[in-house]
Amino acid sequence: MSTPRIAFIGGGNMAASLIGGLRAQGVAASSICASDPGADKRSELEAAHGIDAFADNAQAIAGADVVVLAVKPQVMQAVCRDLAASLQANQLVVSIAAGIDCASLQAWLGEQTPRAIVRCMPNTPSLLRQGVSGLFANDQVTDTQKQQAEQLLSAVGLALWLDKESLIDAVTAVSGSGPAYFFLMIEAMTAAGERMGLPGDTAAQLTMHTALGAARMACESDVGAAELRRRVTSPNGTTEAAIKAFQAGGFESLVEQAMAAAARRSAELAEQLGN
Ligand SMILES: NC(=O)C1=CN([C@@H]2O[C@H](COP(=O)(O)OP(=O)(O)OC[C@H]3O[C@@H](n4cnc5c(N)ncnc54)[C@H](O)[C@@H]3O)[C@@H](O)[C@H]2O)C=CC1
Ligand SMILES: O=C(O)[C@@H]1CCC=N1
Repeated sequence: MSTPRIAFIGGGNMAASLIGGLRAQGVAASSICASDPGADKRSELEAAHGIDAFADNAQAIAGADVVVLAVKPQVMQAVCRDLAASLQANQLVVSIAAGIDCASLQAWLGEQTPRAIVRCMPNTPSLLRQGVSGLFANDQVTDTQKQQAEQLLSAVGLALWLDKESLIDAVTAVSGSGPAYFFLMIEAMTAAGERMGLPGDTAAQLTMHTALGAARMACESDVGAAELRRRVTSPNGTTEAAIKAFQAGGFESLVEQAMAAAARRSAELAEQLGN
């Protein structure tokens, strides 16, 4: 498949992560462009990735095969209504916005033209090509366009198709917001290590490399995380003491509550901001 031309509407954190991943993968700068109202954002994108960045969204999408909507959910309606007149029927729309469903995007992009829409939820480790995304395609998306969307997201990590759009809320709770949960854990473990007398930098390195090593073991091992944990946990040893303290504090139920709050917020955004 030839490289599609990709236009990003909104050149913030997520767009920069995706663009960085695509460029690192060898996608030519000439196949990518972006638009953003911020002059600083445009200069950063041009300097970091060598792509053209426009102030005008309609200018960015001219000639694109794939239009990636990478603005905040709160401005999505206005952005789509502005784009509707210039968007061509054969252009694939890929939205990465949390909590905006395909039906709303379709309505805002003009009910008279059925739009091929892929809704997806990536995450920020895309910057390092270590991202993971859940993708849902509406029934207008062709097989070629599905491949284009998968190519876009798999340039920055793992891309997993979902067969129901409603599952995007769960993906948002697990992997979209998920990096922040692990960063919070890194912050807390580093601070606790420091309070135990370790130099800050040492505590941070020990924590981060432990997180990295544990994640790689979990990804690469053919036994599950529970068994890997069991293997670290000597009877009556130090790990058991720590795990007991986590569980006494309601760790599992806290994680479940936090993720339910994220999924609820994703669904709420769809209700508040949707069509
Ligand atoms: N940050 C994250 O971890 C993730 C974010 N998302 C979704 O990605 C989307 C973008 O999020 P971020 O990149 O974090 O936000 P951001 O605020 O960094 O980027 C949004 C960009 O859109 C630009 N913008 C505002 N109005 C515009 C307009 N009318 N036309 C074109 N550009 C406009 C802003 O100047 C800004 O640069 C959101 O919808 C969010 O829900 C999805 C997955 C993960
Ligand atoms: O916090 C948010 O709303 C976005 C969506 C997933 C990660 N960041």
